[in-house]
Amino acid sequence: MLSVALRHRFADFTLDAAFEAPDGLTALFGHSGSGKTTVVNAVAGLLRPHFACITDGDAVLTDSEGGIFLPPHRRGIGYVFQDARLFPHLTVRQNLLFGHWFTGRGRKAELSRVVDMLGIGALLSRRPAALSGGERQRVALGRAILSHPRMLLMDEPLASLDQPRKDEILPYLERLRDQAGLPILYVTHSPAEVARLATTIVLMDHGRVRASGPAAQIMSNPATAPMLGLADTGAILTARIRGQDADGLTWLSTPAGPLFLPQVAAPVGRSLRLRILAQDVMIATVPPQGISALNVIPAIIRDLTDAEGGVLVRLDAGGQAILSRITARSARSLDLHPGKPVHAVLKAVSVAPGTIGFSAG
Ligand SMILES: Nc1ncnc2c1ncn2[C@@H]1O[C@H](COP(=O)(O)OP(=O)(O)OP(=O)(O)O)[C@@H](O)[C@H]1O
Repeated sequence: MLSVALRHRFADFTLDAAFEAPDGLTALFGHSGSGKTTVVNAVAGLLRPHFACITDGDAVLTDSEGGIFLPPHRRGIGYVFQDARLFPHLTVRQNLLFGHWFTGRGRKAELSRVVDMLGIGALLSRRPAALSGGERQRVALGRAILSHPRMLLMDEPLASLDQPRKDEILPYLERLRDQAGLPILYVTHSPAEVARLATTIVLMDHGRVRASGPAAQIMSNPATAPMLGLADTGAILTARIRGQDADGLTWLSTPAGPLFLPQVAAPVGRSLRLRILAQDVMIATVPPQGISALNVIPAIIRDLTDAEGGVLVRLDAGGQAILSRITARSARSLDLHPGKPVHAVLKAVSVAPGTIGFSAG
């Protein structure tokens, strides 16, 4: 687990941030100028803050009070930047192995494991100029992993790619998150990337951490979720496939109860990450009848929070938080209040595509 506490003053800006990043992907999210890159630079050892205590498990990277400051090259950190920064005169294989002096069968096995994970086997003899932007970023990821880092720092790795290239690389980032078993600190401006990739979220604002914790908690908490943008506010659930019905529906079990989705192409037993956006959840005070929605979940209202002219209603469905975004008028006319039993009508549930076939079962 990466643990970060730091304070630093520039002429016009003060950073005062503390958070923890366990194994998995920790998204560092905030507006431009909120201090994300400064945090990453401090973790990398490119900035020596006025005060800092940065540790990874037992390893102390920076301890300003103890006078410890490991130089960047001794921190065991792999970087992936916005631009891939590959060596143009080397092939993909040479780029992947650059600077690695490990030899023999172990090296071959490891190279082929990483090459398979990133789907870059067909590219090994090409030079970077003959790769697409997405392919270059996959090679940059491979190079970072092969350096045996204790953690990965990614500073907006998708920012320079168009949407199709982003879609191409997202499943590999998910695989890395689930298989690499190390902390990934991932800087982004994109709520969609946070929602899809993050297992932990750190929300930054004006040099401070406004909230941090497990992604599912931050995204379904009405006090913190709107910082990511109301359109992306909603619950994240872990579900497991229980059956594939003959009429083309997939039956999933979730902490909130069973859900039915149009066919999910994955085997029974597979676990998946689901998103239920607050704007896709309606509330009924009596069990609805004669409606086409397949998924209606009994729940209890926990609280109501005003949000940009509407209301975010937090529901408790079997211990799982679900958010619903409705108008203030609906909240009044339905007499919604904490403790009231209701039914959540789910208009849409989405499955993170990368979890199909990849996520641990
Ligand atoms: N070396 C420096 N000297 C003075 N001020 C700096 C320095 N580096 C960063 N800053 C200031 O610190 C603040 C935070 O910058 P930082 O780059 O960490 O933000 P960010 O959240 O990463 O922004 P962006 O998303 O635009 O990259 C900004 O106001 C910036 O101008």
